[in-house]
Amino acid sequence: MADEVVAGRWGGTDVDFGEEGGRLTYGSYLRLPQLLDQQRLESDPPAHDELLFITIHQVYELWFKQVLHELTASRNAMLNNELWLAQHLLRRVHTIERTLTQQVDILETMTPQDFGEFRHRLSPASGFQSVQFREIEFLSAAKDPSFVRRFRGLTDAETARLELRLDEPSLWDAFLAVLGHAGFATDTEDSIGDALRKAAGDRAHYGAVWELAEALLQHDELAAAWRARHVVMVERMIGTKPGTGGSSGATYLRSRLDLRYYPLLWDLRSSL
Ligand code: HEM
Ligand SMILES: N[C@@H](CC(=O)c1ccccc1NC=O)C(=O)O
Repeated sequence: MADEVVAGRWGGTDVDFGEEGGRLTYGSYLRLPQLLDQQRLESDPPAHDELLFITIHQVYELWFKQVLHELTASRNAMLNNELWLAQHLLRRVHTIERTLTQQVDILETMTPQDFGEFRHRLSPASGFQSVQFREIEFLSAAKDPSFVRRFRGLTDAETARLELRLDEPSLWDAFLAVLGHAGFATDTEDSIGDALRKAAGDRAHYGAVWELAEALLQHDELAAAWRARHVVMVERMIGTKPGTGGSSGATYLRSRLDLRYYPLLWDLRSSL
């Protein structure tokens, strides 16, 4: 009898499973009517590739939201000295970050000529105005308040989000708390350097601290890889033209390639 019920519910081809009670559905749970109604082209007549351009950016912003969710939780885990959880969440972020860099491949199937069909409609908008991108930088440790001032067209809620990210502890602040908890002094750059060398040199003792430092460095390296990939894509698409956001374009983006979230973790390499 039980077998018949199972066969009837899942085995047949004409069953209406998934519709019991007509409450939650795939589309209503994921809010697909709303989500799939958010791709509005600026070009008129519609440029074929603009849908791809919008889709890519929307997907980026969804992943940025997830990255912020994970980085915030990882930071909090470090503040609670939960080292396993902190590195576990950072590893998820790494996987997302690799995906974000790979996505450039999809956008590069667009030719500069086809981008040119709608690019002039985008000005003065640009990725420079991505609030979540800047939140990720601030939370990671690269806090630069001048970006908040240079943003044009921020809503009050967006300004408040950025101010909060500037005020709250970064991942680096939280990592220093972990070092402090492990018994190290962290009041000067020299003492932090000593702590890192000690942890690196005694992994039997400080394995969890070392793993966490490596996970932070990986996050830093993957962010740098995205910046490098983005600027080469930009050179392929627009050469040396200025950006729609009003910057010098690739020259500005190249000036950001040396940014590192955790310079002391990179300095450490020279003394290992
Ligand atoms: C055709 C593809 C793209 C081109 C030609 C392009 C071009 C540019 C340029 C020229 C800038 C400098 C700001 C300006 O003056 O406009 C910039 C900044 C930026 N773009 Fe893109 N971009 C492209 C795709 C993307 C994608 C897919 C993302 C993903 C979200 C993105 C995110 C950003 C971010 C976050 C910045 C600010 C970087 C910083 O300040 O360090 N861009 N982009
Ligand atoms: N800044 C780009 C245009 C661009 O890519 C863009 C335009 C509006 C919203 C997001 C964008 N993506 C990255 O900058 C350009 O100068 O061609």
